[in-house]
Amino acid sequence: MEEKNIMTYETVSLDDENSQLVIIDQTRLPYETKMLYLKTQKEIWTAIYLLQVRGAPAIGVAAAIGIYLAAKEIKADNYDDFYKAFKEAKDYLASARPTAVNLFWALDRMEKVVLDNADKSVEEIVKLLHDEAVAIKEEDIWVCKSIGEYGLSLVEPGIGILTHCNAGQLATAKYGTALAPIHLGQERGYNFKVFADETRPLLQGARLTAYELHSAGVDVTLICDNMASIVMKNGWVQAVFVGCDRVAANGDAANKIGTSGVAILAKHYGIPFYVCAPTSTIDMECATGDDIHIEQRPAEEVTEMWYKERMAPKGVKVYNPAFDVTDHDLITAIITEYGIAKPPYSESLKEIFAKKEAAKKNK
Ligand SMILES: CSC[C@H]1O[C@H](OP(=O)(O)O)[C@H](O)[C@@H]1O
Repeated sequence: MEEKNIMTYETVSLDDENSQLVIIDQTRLPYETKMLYLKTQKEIWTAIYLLQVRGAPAIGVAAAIGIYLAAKEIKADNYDDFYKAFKEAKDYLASARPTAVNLFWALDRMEKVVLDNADKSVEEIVKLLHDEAVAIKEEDIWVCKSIGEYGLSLVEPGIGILTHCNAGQLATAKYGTALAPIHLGQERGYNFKVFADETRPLLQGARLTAYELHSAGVDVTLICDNMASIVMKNGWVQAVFVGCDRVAANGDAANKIGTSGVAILAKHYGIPFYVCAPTSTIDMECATGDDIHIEQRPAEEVTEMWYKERMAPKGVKVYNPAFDVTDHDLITAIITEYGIAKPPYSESLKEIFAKKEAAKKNK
């Protein structure tokens, strides 16, 4: 199948006319650009679990649209029956994946719409849920662009940047988080030289980041995960940008498996390591990285996927954590849409949320 300019596609959207969630099937990229039209809760749950839609912000947007579509189908003529059915649908979607906090952040935000409008009719509440799901998506575009601007303020044109996994447009509503500075920089002639870790076992770096950046005309070089050290040692990397799935109140950050190793390498080579984190991905209820639930995924993702034949002996034990936690003391700065947090994160993240509250009040 011919590759297209994936940057021209919407990662996740609501088709109002047909009451369906529309996503790119990211398990088929880069060889096939297949759109999925999802109506049922099972289809949406499965799309999140299988990473057909993936990336913390994109999962949040998909869940917000998904729970709206569920609410639209609830047959209830009173609030209590409606809320009971809503809660069941919310708990079901919340069970799809445990680590990315945006899934829960978005579902909680949608539930707040229901709780805050108990005096309204079911029909009015469903309309408010529609508007909230659309707002969550639109806000994500602004959040990513803002992270891109703050990220650009930290780097010079022409530098080498390494990134891990995919925290790009395919992980968000647009621009991405870790790739937002790169996409914005491309629009402004920054000419970054990007090294994309392939990111085993699901190859989000090879299949998605390299594809996104190549489509956008960015100078991108694909490397195996075990090559990050040599490109840093060669002096080809001046900054690392990664995304995140859950940041704890002390700045410990959960991200795709392998990220903590990249952070240790960056520290060793004296390279700044930046985590790009929407405030929707910062969990101030989570004290440290030790409190973050790390998703374990099927062994077959390690032993079978991408190979013509199984690449390991039948029955061998496999450990397949989808994420790891980078200790806060390995992180140079956490870039949010309300500014750049520097250590000590236990204080600076509070300041970021204070800025967010102030901005809301001034709206
Ligand atoms: C902008 S969040 C992207 C974040 O999510 C990815 O995980 P997955 O592909 O399993 O959804 C990865 O950790 C990225 O950094």
